[in-house]
Amino acid sequence: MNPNTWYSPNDIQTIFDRIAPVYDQLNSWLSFGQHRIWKQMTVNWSEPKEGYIGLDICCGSGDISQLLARKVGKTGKVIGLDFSQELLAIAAQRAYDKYPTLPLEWIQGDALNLPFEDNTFDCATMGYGLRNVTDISRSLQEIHRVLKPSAKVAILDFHRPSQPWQEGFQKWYLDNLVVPLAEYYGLKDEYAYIMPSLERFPIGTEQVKLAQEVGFNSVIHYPIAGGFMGVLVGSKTVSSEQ
Ligand SMILES: C/C(=C\Cc1cc(O)c2ccccc2c1O)CCC[C@H](C)CCC[C@H](C)CCCC(C)C
Ligand SMILES: C[S@@+](CC[C@H](N)C(=O)[O-])C[C@H]1O[C@@H](n2cnc3c(N)ncnc32)[C@H](O)[C@@H]1O
Repeated sequence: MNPNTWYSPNDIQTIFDRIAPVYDQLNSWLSFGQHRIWKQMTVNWSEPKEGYIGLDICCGSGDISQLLARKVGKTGKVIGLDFSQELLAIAAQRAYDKYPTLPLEWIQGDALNLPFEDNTFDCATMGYGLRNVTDISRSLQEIHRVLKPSAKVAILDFHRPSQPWQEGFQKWYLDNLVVPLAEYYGLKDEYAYIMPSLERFPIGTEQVKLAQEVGFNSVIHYPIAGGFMGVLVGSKTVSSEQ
């Protein structure tokens, strides 16, 4: 797959609708179950508390939404938003089967045009979404807009490690394990999309700058999982600080 290929929002939506049936299984196998730990770390960095209203953007099959909902408890509420109808249906069914009483709501929508009023949420998360949106700054701007002042966002995604041997290993792993396994399920092109999307994705320091530009403060990018993944954390500025 050519790293210079431009993917339209429709292409991205089609990729995720197509991989929906195997998405959870492949993530568990390919990360040796580690993705659950990375997702829990992300939720913790968004600092959810009992009674909070949380938003999980690009929620996919809803792993992070579930973890967030367990933190805000029955007095709170979590909205999982995604544009893939297939993944949202899986998210709703999985959450109902495992935690039927969790305060979760599922909304089909666009991360670049969030269907919420300004200053609505007490915390927000996004897992493996920022690399997939077609306009990163716009997406960060939308998250900033819907958060209440001083609320936190935590954004998990792949990260390109700084050591050349690690970067080589990451590419090898994606090309030689991830793509061939996906090919077995008829999803070669969909998974081959990860590497070029990662090559285009801003590194940690660039992500920090983009978040600051849209108004976030106390912005930090934490490399995790040996630098193969990263979590971008920021707070919405209280208006007197601007
Ligand atoms: C949950 C994970 C990835 C989600 C994901 C994100 C995308 O943007 C996709 C795009 C297209 C198809 C699928 C996805 C997608 O599944 C992360 C875990 C799965 C990874 C494939 C595993 C990658 C492992 C690391 C490169 C190296 C291993 C580190 C070690 C396990 C500590
Ligand atoms: C790799 S999945 C991540 C799912 C989930 N957060 C997780 O960590 O497993 C990326 C998700 O982003 C969604 N997505 C990508 N661009 C989007 C957009 N502009 N608006 C809404 N959802 C989007 C896809 O449909 C997909 O479910």
